[in-house]
Amino acid sequence: MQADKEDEEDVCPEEFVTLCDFTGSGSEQLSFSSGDKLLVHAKPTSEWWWAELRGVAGYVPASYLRPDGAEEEEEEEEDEDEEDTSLLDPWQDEEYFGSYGTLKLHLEMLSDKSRTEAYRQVIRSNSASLTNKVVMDLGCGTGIISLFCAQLAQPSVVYAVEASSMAEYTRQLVKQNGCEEVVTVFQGRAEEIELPDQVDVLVSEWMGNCLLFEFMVESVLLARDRWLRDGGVIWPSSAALTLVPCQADSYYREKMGFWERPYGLDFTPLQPLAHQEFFTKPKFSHLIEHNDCLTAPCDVICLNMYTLQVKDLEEIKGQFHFCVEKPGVFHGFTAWFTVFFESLEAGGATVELNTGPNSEPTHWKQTLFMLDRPVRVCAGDLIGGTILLRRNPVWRRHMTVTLHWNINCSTEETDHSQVGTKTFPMWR
Ligand SMILES: N=C(N)NCC[C@H]1O[C@@H](n2cnc3c(N)ncnc32)[C@H](O)[C@@H]1O
Repeated sequence: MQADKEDEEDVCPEEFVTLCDFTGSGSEQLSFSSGDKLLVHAKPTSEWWWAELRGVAGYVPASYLRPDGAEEEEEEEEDEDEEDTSLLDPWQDEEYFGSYGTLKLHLEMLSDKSRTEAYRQVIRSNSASLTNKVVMDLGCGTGIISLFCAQLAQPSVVYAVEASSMAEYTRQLVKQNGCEEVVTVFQGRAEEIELPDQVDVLVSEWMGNCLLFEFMVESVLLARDRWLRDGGVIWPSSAALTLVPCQADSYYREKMGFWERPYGLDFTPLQPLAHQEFFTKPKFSHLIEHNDCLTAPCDVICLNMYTLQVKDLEEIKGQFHFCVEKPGVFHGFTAWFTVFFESLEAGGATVELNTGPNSEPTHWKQTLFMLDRPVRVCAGDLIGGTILLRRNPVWRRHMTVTLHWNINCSTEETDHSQVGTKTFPMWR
């Protein structure tokens, strides 16, 4: 790792203090501990800066740093102007609930038939058992799940909890659809509102990209512990994160191959920048084709929503062992999730919502993690390794995904095994 990089646009070195630990991946990223003082030499992008620590240099995530000496200023400012604290809110609630106060995200979720019909199927197939039950719909948004409960079953009451300003409209929708006798809307964070009673059923649509992004799941666990009576039911009851090694040839050509000969010119000096800009972070809303899968997929993480604890969310690790089924190019890994809704009725069928490539597409689609370099693989090659979801200690809705993999080639032509590791910020 060089002490500085000539080709970065240099700035007058500035001293920054790190807010938390960071473990860099690959030779380009610089690891540090919370409280370290770094010297920032260049800021090539808003997310990744070129910095030096004790004579060693590398890329660091800008969101993990604050200017040295800014702490005193922040304390002074905080006293003067409360509004600024929203910038320091580790949950970014103002931005997060602000985004759910507009229709865009609700339209996207409601337009997702696979998602919304799955929840309707859960209510419909358990309607008899929901009779006279107390239901909590956590993060109800426009209230669609609560309205399904009132329309398709006879619960005694549904507490529809929504923290964003959408709650005002949710009340109107409940009245407009004649459900005000059954559904009561509570505006506020589920962790903070007071409900009149314990609940028999806690239902929520909390899943984010790669299952956990946004970490709304923490709110569900806190509500479970506070409001779900013993023996109550939580929907989804369990969740699985699935991974598969894949080809991503069109994406690779679009973002990296493009620079080979655009208009007959050699633009390859831009490829390191393209790599940094397009392959450093995961690609959300990726649509993997069935033929892109190099192996059978594998469930790498399984969550039991009855036993999962908030502290477990800090670090979740999974293992995988894949056997390549056909020759191809290993560009990266694709991830998706499935959630399961156990039946309230003994022996009743479990409803599942699968966001993978072999199910009806959903608004989440899949998440693509591109390797630094594509690897040609043959049938019979083994790809084993681990995935680690590490929650951001500062920005509580964010995490990093670290993949370690080992390729054992089945044929003699290529060198025996290749080992790789890469950490992806999502998004901090
Ligand atoms: N990824 C998702 N499924 N997001 C759905 C999030 C919906 O739940 C709402 N929401 C998220 N967290 C909470 C919470 N702790 N309390 C109440 N509503 C919440 C949010 O405003 C939006 O309407």
